[in-house]
Amino acid sequence: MHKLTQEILKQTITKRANATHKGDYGRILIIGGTEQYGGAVIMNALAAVNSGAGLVTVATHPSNFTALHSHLPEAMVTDYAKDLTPFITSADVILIGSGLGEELAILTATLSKVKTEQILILDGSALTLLAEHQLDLPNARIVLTPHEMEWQRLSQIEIAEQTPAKNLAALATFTPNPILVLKKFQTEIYTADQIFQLTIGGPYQATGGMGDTLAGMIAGFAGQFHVSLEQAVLAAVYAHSAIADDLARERYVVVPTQISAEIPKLMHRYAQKDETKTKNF
Ligand SMILES: NC(=O)C1=CN([C@@H]2O[C@H](COP(=O)(O)OP(=O)(O)OC[C@H]3O[C@@H](n4cnc5c(N)ncnc54)[C@H](OP(=O)(O)O)[C@@H]3O)[C@@H](O)[C@H]2O)[C@@H](O)CC1
Ligand SMILES: Nc1ncnc2c1ncn2[C@@H]1O[C@H](COP(=O)(O)OP(=O)(O)O)[C@@H](O)[C@H]1O
Ligand SMILES: [Mg+2]
Repeated sequence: MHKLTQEILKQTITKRANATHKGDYGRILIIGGTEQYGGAVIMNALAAVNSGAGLVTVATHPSNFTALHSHLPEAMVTDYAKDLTPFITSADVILIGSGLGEELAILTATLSKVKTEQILILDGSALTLLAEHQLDLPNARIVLTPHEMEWQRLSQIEIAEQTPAKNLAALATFTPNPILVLKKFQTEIYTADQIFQLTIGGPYQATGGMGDTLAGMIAGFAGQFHVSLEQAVLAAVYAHSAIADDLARERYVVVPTQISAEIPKLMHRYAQKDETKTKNF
């Protein structure tokens, strides 16, 4: 098991080239947020935009539009009950499931339209629906972000039995082979043949919306950095908890929206390393 260090941030977060525009930093489509769970997509979108995503569209229940826009006018919105084909077609990264509740038809319609080269992140209720209805994964570049109970539902491995060997074996039964982010204290990230472990982060992160924020960060990093999907995922997972640890030095709890507010500062710090190599400060 490889332990993640801040090296992953140094390798991944680079200074932006001047002659670039929003289209170069990822078109992200976020699908989720029932009337009850609108906060989940607001937190997805806050994290994606603050991670540097170029364009973010949120497909959600219309009752969430005003709240979303009051937090984040940068995001575009559409009704998730309408035909999402044009939005799906133009997205680089699709994040579906945070606060999606029981909206099975929206999930199956999305799964049927995703293309091979697209990145598909499945979170929250999408994972529970996948397990309940034994849905097949589409041919795409897939990231699964379950907490331990969501992984139990998907893998049928009881939480107490979720050992690295069993998790890897269960992951091998999925086609195409996804990246698994198994969220818990010391989150583990599984690729087809390697396991990475987060050794930072802590219980000050145990607040609803913390995973929704992570999913938005993964979307933002994956849509923007020209590195492997695996590297982008590892960097987002590390950055999420690095910010939490930093904030926790002065806080009992770290709430998800505070993490999003700090993402640009952390990324700035790591991007500066490129400058210091060439300048004599
Ligand atoms: N503001 C919003 O809109 C928010 C919306 N949200 C959205 O709500 C939807 C439902 O998601 P969910 O995670 O809340 O519920 P569910 O999938 O039933 O899992 C809970 C069950 O699993 C168990 N459990 C065991 N281990 C665990 C672990 N390590 N981490 C967590 N749970 C663990 C746990 O055990 P217990 O707490 O009973 O001990 C309980 O029995 C989903 O779409 C999500 O995106 C949330 O993001 C919150 C903010
Ligand atoms: N005790 C803990 N130590 C470290 N990280 C934690 C702890 N509790 C929760 N987290 C982190 O918080 C997030 C919780 O994800 P999730 O349960 O999906 O939240 P939500 O669905 O409410 O947004 C994960 O990234 C998890 O690793
Ligand atoms: Mg969650």
